[in-house]
Amino acid sequence: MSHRPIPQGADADPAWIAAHPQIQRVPSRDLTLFIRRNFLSPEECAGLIDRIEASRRPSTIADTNGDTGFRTSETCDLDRADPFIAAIDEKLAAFAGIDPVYGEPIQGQCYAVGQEFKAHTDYFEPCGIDFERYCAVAGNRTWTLMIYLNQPAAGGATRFVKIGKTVQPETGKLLAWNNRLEPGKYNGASLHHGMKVRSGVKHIITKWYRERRWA
Ligand SMILES: O=C(O)CCC(=O)C(=O)O
Ligand SMILES: [Fe+2]
Repeated sequence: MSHRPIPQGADADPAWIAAHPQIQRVPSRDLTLFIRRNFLSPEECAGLIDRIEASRRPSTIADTNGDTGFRTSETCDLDRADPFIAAIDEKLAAFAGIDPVYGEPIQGQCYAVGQEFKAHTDYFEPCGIDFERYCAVAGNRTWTLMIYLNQPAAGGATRFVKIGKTVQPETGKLLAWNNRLEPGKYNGASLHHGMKVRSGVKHIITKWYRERRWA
């Protein structure tokens, strides 16, 4: 990616990410959010879509609120034992400057027409009923990296509702944001909505890093 030595911390340094070529930082006082177009090639995106199609299942959410329409996409974990997946995982870790041991497995998601993921934060609510179950070992989520693998014919944007920013899906485009303000303090301004696909399908991958080692 560059000649700079890659940091291997538990937390990303926004200055490290900001220095990448072709990086855009969304102007906001409240959220650290970066966009990098063409982070993955169309071939890499196609390889990921094939693997997601091979193993997707209905998505689940933590702290279920009784709204069965809250997250209607389909999900799968992508296995690092697959060298193709391991290479993508290394590329994501190098971008973030985070040691891969802090990362959850890459998750693939697929949305059909009418499917969405309503406004939510990626960190787990420290007072939520599912906090212990999801965070006892590795701690909470720190950074989110998300990549659009294709561009649906209509819909499927990601709206950061608190900062008034909507990002349109584009093949290979990466989003990266910090879910925390500082250790132990989570940023409500990271609230985001994976909006309904209106035509076509939408494929993405998400990569979440944790406060402590994942495995
Ligand atoms: O599909 C999107 O645009 C957002 C996905 C998302 O927020 C998530 O998987 O946590
Ligand atoms: Fe999310």
